[in-house]
Amino acid sequence: MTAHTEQLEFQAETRQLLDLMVHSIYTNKDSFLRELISNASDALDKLRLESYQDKDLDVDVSDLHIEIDIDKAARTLTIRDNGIGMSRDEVVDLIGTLAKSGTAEVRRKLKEAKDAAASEELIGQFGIGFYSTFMVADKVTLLTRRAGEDHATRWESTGEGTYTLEHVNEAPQGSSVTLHLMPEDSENGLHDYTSEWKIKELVKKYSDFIAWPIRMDVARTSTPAEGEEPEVTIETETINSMKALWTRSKDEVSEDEYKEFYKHVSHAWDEPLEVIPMKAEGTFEYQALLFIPSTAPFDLFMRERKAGIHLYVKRVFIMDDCEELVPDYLRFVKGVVDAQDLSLNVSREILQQDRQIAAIRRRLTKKVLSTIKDMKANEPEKYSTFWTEFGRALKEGLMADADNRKTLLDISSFASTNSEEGVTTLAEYVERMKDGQEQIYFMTGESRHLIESSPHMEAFKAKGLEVLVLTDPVDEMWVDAVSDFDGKTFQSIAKGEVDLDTEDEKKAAEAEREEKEKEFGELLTWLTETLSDDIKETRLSTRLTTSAACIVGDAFSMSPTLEKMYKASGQPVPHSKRILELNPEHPLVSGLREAQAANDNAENLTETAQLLYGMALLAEGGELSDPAHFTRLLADRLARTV
Ligand SMILES: Nc1ncnc2c1ncn2[C@@H]1O[C@H](COP(=O)(O)OP(=O)(O)OP(=O)(O)O)[C@@H](O)[C@H]1O
Repeated sequence: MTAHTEQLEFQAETRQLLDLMVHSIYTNKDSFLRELISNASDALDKLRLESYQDKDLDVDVSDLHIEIDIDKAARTLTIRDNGIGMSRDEVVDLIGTLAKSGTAEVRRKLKEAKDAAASEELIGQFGIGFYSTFMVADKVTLLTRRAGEDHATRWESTGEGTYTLEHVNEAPQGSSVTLHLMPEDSENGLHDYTSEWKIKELVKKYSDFIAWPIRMDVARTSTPAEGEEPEVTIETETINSMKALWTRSKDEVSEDEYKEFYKHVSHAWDEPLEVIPMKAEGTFEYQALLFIPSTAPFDLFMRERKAGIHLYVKRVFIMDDCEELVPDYLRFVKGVVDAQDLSLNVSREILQQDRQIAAIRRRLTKKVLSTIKDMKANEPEKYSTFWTEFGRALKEGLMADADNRKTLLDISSFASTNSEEGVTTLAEYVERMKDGQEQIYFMTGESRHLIESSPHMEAFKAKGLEVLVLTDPVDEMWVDAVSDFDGKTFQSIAKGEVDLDTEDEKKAAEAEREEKEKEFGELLTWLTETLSDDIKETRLSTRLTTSAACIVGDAFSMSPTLEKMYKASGQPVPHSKRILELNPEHPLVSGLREAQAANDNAENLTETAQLLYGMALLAEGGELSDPAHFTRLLADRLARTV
């Protein structure tokens, strides 16, 4: 029968992962069964869907099911499905290489995962699907035939460096995975998986909700009549209840059932932070069961990451990763939506324009946001976990979802100068605002340290005014899109003129200021001319107390971080000229004024101007356009002082 066998090598990272798996002390070795049943269930879903969509596909879908076979003598366990199956190429792509192993994050973790604890974390964080079989088996055989194809493929591996592929002429359609079990070792969580009782227990625990029958032959012993031997008969039993969890009300479902279902739909190994069951009746009838995970997936901010909601129509699986059901900024939400009135043939194109889908999306969005709001009010610690994991994604909604902006602002938190650690809500910020303060002050930048030590902060510190410290890339964007919170506008402390004085202070300072402006007028004009390539204006500052100078933008100019982000993404950035502000009390500034008035050494003066500008740029975390030139000027000066 066998045409030919070939041996292939696992890719390097996969090999490393397998090695970890084989030697893993991962305590929950039982989870291999959940993974295999989950894969089988997905394969059955896919076959049913494909048979709807492709009428030419000649397959029997009348008895789709999963079978578990135990062979005690051979110590093997087989999980079989008559689902979609895999072609030879699919086996190589899907089983021979582990998709996630190619990502930088996994590579980094693998490098660090020297010890057992680290491998445990890796498994828990990324999940390892099919490969989890190597925690309990020293050899795994997969025999699979794709629906519509004649030939089958046998894949086999001991989890070391290589695997074999064999072309097989005849095999039932679908997949069967046979595990050659390691010896039992209960102390290390390796149970006897040839025990019917154990398998039944695990299926109940992990996979009860699977919508397809999971069948197993079980031995039944009759109670013997007087003087007779008990009779053992074998019966095929369906060992799961097949109840779709989302059709049941919350009080009928245990927390553990929700947890296991979450792991099934999300393909994740963490626990859900929040479970959100929903039911809508009326014009558009649907049920939904959504989950907020407790840890962010490694690809949350990668372009190719997937949405997390599966769409069902009348309990029939239609598609996974249905992007139309929640806005992009809620892409971390996992779960299922089961709509009653859609066609089973619905395509992605139709979904995009469907009124019903749009209505469901609005409702789901509101429900998720209100759940977060309740979490914030009633379970602060849980909210804090949520915010740490998903806050960055949620803030994208501040730009993208104007309808829910108010709620999003309410449930967002920000770092602020009010405290070194911890975060503040906007409501708390407003509560603490000083008398006469009308705006919410913020500064964006790459790190807390850079922001706090930037010259722009000086006057705010001196006056004890609280400033939001915004360091996420997304902060650069939403601050331009959102005008106010509760009527208080957002004001960047690095943009525009700051006016922190009270009316009385202003009056008192006005005369002095006028005089200063007269005194420094000539210097300001000269600096604007000298530095005209980089700045559009020079003025005296009201925000500096210790630094000599700083650079500020006008209301519409880009912050230095945003400029860097654009540059990094390869986009052309228009060079926007900003304003140089001087601190008239600083000896460097007053000295420069005198020297400029005397005009004794023109070249020297120009260099000082350039140094002053460069220093202001560095202090705010900006980048010098010509660092070598700056360093040469500085070295020159220093040489004269040593
Ligand atoms: N029984 C099966 N029938 C058909 N295809 C399967 C079967 N088992 C696995 N596959 C294919 O192999 C792929 C890889 O499976 P694997 O369990 O390693 O990862 P996964 O389920 O995609 O993701 P995760 O690692 O998050 O569980 C699946 O996505 C599926 O396409």
